Amino acid sequence: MGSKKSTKAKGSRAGSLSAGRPPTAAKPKASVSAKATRTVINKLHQINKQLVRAKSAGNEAQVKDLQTQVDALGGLPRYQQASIQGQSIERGGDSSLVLMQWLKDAGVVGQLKTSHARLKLLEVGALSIKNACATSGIFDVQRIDLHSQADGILQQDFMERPIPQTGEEKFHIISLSLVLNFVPDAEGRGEMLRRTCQFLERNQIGDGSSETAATHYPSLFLVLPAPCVTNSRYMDEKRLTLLMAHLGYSLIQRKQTTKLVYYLWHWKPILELKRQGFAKTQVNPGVTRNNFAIVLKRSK
Ligand SMILES: C[S@@+](CC[C@H](N)C(=O)[O-])C[C@H]1O[C@@H](n2cnc3c(N)ncnc32)[C@H](O)[C@@H]1O
Repeated sequence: MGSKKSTKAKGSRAGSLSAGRPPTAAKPKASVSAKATRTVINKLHQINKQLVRAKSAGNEAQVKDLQTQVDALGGLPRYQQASIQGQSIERGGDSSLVLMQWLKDAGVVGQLKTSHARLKLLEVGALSIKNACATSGIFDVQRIDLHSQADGILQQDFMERPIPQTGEEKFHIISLSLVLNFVPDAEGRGEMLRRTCQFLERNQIGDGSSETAATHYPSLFLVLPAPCVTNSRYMDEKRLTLLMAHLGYSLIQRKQTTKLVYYLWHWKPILELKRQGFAKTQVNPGVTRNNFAIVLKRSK
């Protein structure tokens, strides 16, 4: 893997998918544990991708070997610990603060507080029950994760979660914060995005008369490492916006920091939702770029 101490390496890290949380205003030096955290996250991401390839090639010996490497690094629990550290204030904090700020600025928080109404929020990939959304008082939150770290987080794979049959079981906002990039393959990411649409509640709450509310939900709060859209061979923001439009999503809020990019996508049901395909196409050639991609499989 080689040393990454030179200034050059520093620059390339900013464009790598291992880049984690945004810096604080004061830009403190990254602590040793911050570096260790990045290393673990990066390694587990790499091994996970190799695992997907080995599994689809049916290479059982390699799968076993890679699984041993994952276990040696502490597996998913270690990854989650690293991610929790990544949420510490020194490292830029809780991403749901950004969502809360957008909802406040748009007047949604004020409206909800006045009407004593609550939005239903599904937080996929929840590591904590105490983030800004949880303490805001405007949400009924359901939290799920592949490996629950706390009471109040249901251990569940979003891809296996039963599709809601009634509006009651749906959500006004779904949060996928640093989850999509965790999915190791491009088709799996596409499936995850497509699946979110089946969980969104189309009906407004309260009297439904608010214009602001109508544009801010149902929606998807998506957070990605910035290099997924700034330095990928297969994905840039234009392409992501096009892909999201295939699913009925339009961009209403966006924020980028050195390391992360935050989006709020408003959803409207569209026809042919299931039939649209979206291929992996090179948009940004270059040897220093990463391979982050999202593919929508054409389905029957
Ligand atoms: C990097 S952590 C992000 C945690 C937190 N949302 C944040 O913004 O810091 C990614 C989490 O997503 C979870 N995750 C990934 N795929 C998932 C799935 N299909 N269903 C539920 N959780 C998933 C992982 O278990 C992991 O805890």
